[in-house]
Amino acid sequence: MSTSNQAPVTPHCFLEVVIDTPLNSSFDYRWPCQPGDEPLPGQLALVSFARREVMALIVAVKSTSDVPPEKLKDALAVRGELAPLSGRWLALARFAAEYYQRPLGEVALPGLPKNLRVPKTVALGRALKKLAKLDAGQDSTAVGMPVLNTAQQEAADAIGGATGFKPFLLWGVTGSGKTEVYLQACAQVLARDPQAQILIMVPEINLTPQLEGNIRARFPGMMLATLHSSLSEGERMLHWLAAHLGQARIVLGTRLSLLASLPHLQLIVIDEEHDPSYKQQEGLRYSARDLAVWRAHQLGIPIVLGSATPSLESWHHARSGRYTRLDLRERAVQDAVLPRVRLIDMERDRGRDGLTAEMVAALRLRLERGEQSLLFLNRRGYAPVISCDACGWISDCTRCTAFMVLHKPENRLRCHHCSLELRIPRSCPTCGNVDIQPLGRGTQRVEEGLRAMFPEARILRIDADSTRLKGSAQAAFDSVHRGEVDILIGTQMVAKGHDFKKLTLVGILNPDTALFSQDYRASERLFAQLMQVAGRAGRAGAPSEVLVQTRYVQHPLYGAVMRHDYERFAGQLLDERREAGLPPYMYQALLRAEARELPIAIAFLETARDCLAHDGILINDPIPMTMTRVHNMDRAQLLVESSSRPALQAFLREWMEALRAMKARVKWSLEVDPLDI
Ligand SMILES: Nc1ncnc2c1ncn2[C@@H]1O[C@H](COP(=O)(O)OP(=O)(O)OP(=O)(O)O)[C@@H](O)[C@H]1O
Ligand SMILES: [Zn+2]
Repeated sequence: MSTSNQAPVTPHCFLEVVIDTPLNSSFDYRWPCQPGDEPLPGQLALVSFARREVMALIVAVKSTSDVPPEKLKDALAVRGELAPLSGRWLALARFAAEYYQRPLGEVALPGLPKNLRVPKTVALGRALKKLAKLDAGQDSTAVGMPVLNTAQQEAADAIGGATGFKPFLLWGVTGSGKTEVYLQACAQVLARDPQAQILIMVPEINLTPQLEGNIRARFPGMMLATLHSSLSEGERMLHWLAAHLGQARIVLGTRLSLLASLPHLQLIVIDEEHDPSYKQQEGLRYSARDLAVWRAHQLGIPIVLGSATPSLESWHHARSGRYTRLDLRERAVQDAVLPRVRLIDMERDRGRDGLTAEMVAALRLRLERGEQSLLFLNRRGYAPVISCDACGWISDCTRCTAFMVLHKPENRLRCHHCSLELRIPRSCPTCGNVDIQPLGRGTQRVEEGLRAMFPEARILRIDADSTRLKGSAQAAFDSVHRGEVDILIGTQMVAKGHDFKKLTLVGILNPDTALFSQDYRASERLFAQLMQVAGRAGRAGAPSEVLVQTRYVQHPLYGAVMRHDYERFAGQLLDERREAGLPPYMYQALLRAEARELPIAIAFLETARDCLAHDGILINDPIPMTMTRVHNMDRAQLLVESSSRPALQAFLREWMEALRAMKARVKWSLEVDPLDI
């Protein structure tokens, strides 16, 4: 590190850097160095910015700068000990920034471990030392490669043998052994190239341990790095570096692993590719799946998107031939078949504590047989709302267009949107009536009913509330796998990906609300969710059953679930989308604005709507968001559409510049390819 800042006599170069700031530009700094000794693009530099020391990413090294010399500052340090991020990584970050209309610095820097972005180098030094000591090549033989069935083998060979950019859609029914296909394809790629790296993504952190175990057993001695949000900063640094240095051959992670630096990346696997969790819902609202496809294209490597219920986007690409479809139509375990799905008509059998007589009987049968049951209810808390019979008072959140949810263990009312917490009132706040009642039911209330009904059963609830503590979700899933649970009740956390071997009954409670949502994606999502949760039953071969409690037994969506008929249902949805001019036949972006008063947000959106000429782009009128008020802010949105992606992109670029220049008082943000409208 040099400290000279009387520049003229010392030789120097200019570093063009980006910083994690909303300012949409790069910044020049001077760096004293001998010719031939300049830093490289892709290296990190510590600079002073807005009177703070911040880490910056060097995007170019220049011999001149347009910035007047008196305004130029010296960079404070360059992280020379860290190999630069590759030009291809920079290009990926740049593409993401441009596509999602965000400054490059806001995309690239948060993609790096926090410990790399601090002024001190202690953590980096320690991690580098630790990795240098790790011996990458302890040779051992892989254990327990099961013999693949024909469909699995064909799929694994197609993926493992592919060269160049080749996107596959691995469409395999639940329990068809997609994991095994990934692993054996990986084995082929790793065996072929002693440097090859593979990125495997899962939608949820809870799915990493099971897969991690499988990978370690299959590839002993090979370094595996995991990247997800529950790693400590020290671990994250170590794992990130292992990938960056090429030591980790397999990187397993959630959506944030998309931006891992992988110099020898040869294959990308996206498991449960339909899952909405691949889309980040705040800040840079990117789709890790879509960016992964871009990354594979850029590198000229194969990518596998796997699912029993592919997203309509991917299904559309498979139908048009852009993606190669690989089908697994049968379950992998001998004699395992898809569960029988039956609807229970809630109009006839109202039930007690939210459970129909038929459901209770089915649970009792499983208990007697010593088999596991799973109850799925996508609503956490005890009751979604409490109300007063006498005057009609109801537990509204004072800050949001939402109800305060009753959480019984803590005796609290909680808003799931702004986190407001209140004690449960003893009597009605408006009329004083002491008889205020919970309305509807969440997982806690169902759990309570179950405990009363089956005092002898071992009952476990898994949802965001029961798994708040670090490691508790893992412990809960482990106990299910060990057979220590008779009845599992949970939200979407339990619905996906898990390979529960002893489960023979899945009960689905109250899925109807999603049937009538305004969101055109709701039926796609509900169908996938039901197929996925149904798919947890009967994976190890025992006959199994799925019971759906509904008031709409005639609804075609349930018919499709009963027939396990993804293909026809997806075809129908795609036809509807084409006719209605919706994605994937249309490209969309959503401009959101929030303000203390709704008219201010709407007025901003109206100005935005009218501020540019927009041939070939449809700009709709601003409307309040369905949940208008959150945390005392009113929110509105403006949908922009085009049948041409490039046209939409070109418009958005110009539009963002115009909007930034407006310096509006409202808080606004743009989402490209929005999932929730
Ligand atoms: N060739 C095989 N022979 C025997 N068992 C197999 C074979 N392949 C996979 N299995 C087993 O089948 C079960 C289901 O496999 P896996 O979990 O990979 O299914 P999946 O396709 O990922 O399902 P989902 O979409 O529901 O996640 C696992 O217990 C796995 O060990
Ligand atoms: Zn609230």
